[in-house]
Amino acid sequence: MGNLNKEIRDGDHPDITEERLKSTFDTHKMAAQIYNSQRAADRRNEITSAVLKIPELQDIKPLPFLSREEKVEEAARKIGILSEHLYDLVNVNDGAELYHLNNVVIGGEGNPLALHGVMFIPVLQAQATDEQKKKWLYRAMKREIIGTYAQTEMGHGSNLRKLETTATYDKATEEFVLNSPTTTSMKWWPGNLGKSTNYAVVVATLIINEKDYGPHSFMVQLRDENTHKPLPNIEVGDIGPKMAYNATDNGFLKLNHLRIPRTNMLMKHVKVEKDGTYIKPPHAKMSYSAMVHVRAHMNNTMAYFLASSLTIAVRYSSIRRQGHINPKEPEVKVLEYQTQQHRLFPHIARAYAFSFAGAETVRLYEKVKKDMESGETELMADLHALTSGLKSVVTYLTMQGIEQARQSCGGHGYSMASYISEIYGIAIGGCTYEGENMVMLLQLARYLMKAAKAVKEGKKVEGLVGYLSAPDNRHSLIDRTPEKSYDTYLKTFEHIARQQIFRAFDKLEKMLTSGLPHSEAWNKCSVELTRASRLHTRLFIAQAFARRVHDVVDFHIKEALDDLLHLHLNYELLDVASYALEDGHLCGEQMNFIRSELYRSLGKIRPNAVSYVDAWELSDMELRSVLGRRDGHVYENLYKWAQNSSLNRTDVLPVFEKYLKPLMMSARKNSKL
Ligand SMILES: CC/C=C\C/C=C\C/C=C\C/C=C\CCC(=O)SCCNC(=O)CCNC(=O)[C@H](O)C(C)(C)COP(=O)(O)OP(=O)(O)OC[C@H]1O[C@@H](n2cnc3c(N)ncnc32)[C@H](O)[C@@H]1OP(=O)(O)O
Ligand SMILES: Cc1cc2nc3c(=O)[nH]c(=O)nc-3n(C[C@H](O)[C@H](O)[C@H](O)COP(=O)(O)OP(=O)(O)OC[C@H]3O[C@@H](n4cnc5c(N)ncnc54)[C@H](O)[C@@H]3O)c2cc1C
Repeated sequence: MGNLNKEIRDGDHPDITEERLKSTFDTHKMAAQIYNSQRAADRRNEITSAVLKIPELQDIKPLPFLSREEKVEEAARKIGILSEHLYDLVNVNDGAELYHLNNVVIGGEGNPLALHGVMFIPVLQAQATDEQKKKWLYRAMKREIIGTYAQTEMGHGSNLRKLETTATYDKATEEFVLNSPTTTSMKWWPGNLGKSTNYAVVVATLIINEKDYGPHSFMVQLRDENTHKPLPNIEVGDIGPKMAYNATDNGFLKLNHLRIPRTNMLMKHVKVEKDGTYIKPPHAKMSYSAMVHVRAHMNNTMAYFLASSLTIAVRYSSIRRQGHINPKEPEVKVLEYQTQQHRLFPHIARAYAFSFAGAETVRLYEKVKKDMESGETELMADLHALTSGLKSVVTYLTMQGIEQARQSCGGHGYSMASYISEIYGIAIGGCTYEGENMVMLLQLARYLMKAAKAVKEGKKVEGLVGYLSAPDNRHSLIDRTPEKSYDTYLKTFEHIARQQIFRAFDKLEKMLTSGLPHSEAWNKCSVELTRASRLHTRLFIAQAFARRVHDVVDFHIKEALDDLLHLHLNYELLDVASYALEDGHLCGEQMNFIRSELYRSLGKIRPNAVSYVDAWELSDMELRSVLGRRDGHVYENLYKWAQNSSLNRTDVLPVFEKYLKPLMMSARKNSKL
């Protein structure tokens, strides 16, 4: 049967092997839960093993030692080699396999095809007519052309209806004239726009006969397909270095009265006829589909980033010994400290929770995508609400978790050798891209306020907001019933979300009744509204976690997930408990119970801590972290890693002769005077 933890190897650091031997569950079976099937988990490992056999796909040196230009070049080099091996390595129609291949070979800092796969192809799939697909999509899939999604401008990202780039229809020539009239109208941010792509789907405000029809999508060729030089009337370039994600050339684009054929507007759902007649889409927001696509997948990306940093931190905490719990005994692994466990374990639970919530979201997304093909749009609002809330909450909590992972590694966490700071920099971009978090929480709030209104009017609401119509207990039953089901916790989360939703609703109604215009009242209630959105979303995450645990059949996996869920529910509830204390739903005694359950949970998780992170099956190649090495041999490798520093190429740097020597000489001379 072998070891339950599949990462055990001879020669590993004994402290980490000791942890793995304690595992109560099979880590590869757990991987099947995380990646949604045993087959998917197997395929990840097969892909990793195959990649390890191709020497040209290995990093030329640790990425933190590369300059920005070298990072861009290295990612492009690997993309080139990957395309030779692609069909042998993965099923190219499987997004999860492609994503994994990218993470192993290239990592999270980006590559020339990042936006091509994440948005350019999806937008063509969803919004191009069959004829347009023949012209661009199939070429894009074969990588004959490389594209991006150019929507955000220097002056506007959140408020799409105020994009300044115009696409004015010229009936006489049957062309659109694309123009960036001001500096602020320049496209600014699109990934890979700077240097890599030769096509873009440009989102511009459609104008026909001087009437503004709002944002629409247009295919624009940016560069010559052979020379890669920008085409006439196009100015394009890189926007410069960012906090992280620097292998990607996020770019700017200025269009100077560029003419494109009428048929370059993506017209699957919406049309502009030759004579300028506008035919509206079945749903006004169908053109936002590429954004919804990314938002729907972001939970899993964030879960991955969070799990990566926790794998690093937990493994390191199992070999790092410092201080004593019992002064008579040797120094302990820092993982023994309750503070360290409290700092890390709840985030492990969140990574699992985000992955499970992510799987449910992707399922809904796939359904809505299929519906949209046939013009069916009923579930679009539900999906928009769900993805808006999740995108905001999950990215924010991921940011918190990664930072805790970094701090938990002490000084070495701050070194790029941990790689956590790079993961952090990449992940927090998610708080901003694909809809700034506050803006998206307010989108969900619109949906919640509609539901609250319906309930107040005596109507029954269902689905994601069904709990607003369900009976509520005045007092939480946590610690009040002999039965120890998670239902009592979930009901308490429901109560908290419901109370806050109605609190925000009542406040808004009061202001509206007092005569305040809707937009002003909305702004004055917006902090309360975002709170309602967060609580609703955190309820969904907890429910998704509980649903998954409920469905698991394998006894040991179920038990291990059950422990994580128990930790999650107690930790999350403590985090939002003030809402339930305010109206007496929870009392002080119950708070003590929840706290003691949390501490008990930490102890229960402790023996499996390394196995919970190992179950993500993140190879050394993809983690790129000295602290997170699978074998636990951190210290000797930290020293080796530092040898890569270009500052170590010579014992004496030229700056010594140039600046430091004169400085010291002059100081010595002065002290002799
Ligand atoms: C797959 C891999 C995943 C991750 C990859 C990992 C790493 C990637 C690294 C890099 C980044 C990758 C991608 C980033 C790319 C980008 O950032 S692209 C740019 C993204 N930009 C935005 O997200 C802009 C945010 N703004 C908006 O989306 C809109 O402006 C808005 C929704 C905030 C508002 O739109 P409006 O048209 O003004 O609408 P409104 O008046 O506010 O609302 C009117 C009604 O419409 C409903 N609605 C809005 N959007 C949708 C939608 N998508 N679907 C359904 N319904 C929608 C809204 O709810 C309103 O309904 P009411 O009933 O309340 O009236
Ligand atoms: C790494 C990265 C990659 C990106 N990739 C792409 C890409 O490929 N293609 C692309 O088109 N774009 C891309 N973007 C741009 C990104 O989508 C936008 O930056 C994002 O949507 C936020 O818009 P903004 O910059 O206009 O923020 P702003 O709206 O200016 O936000 C500034 C502040 O104003 C607040 N605010 C704004 N509006 C409201 C409101 N209505 N109510 C309350 N508060 C509000 C926000 O909450 C925030 O605090 C990328 C950005 C990043 C960081």
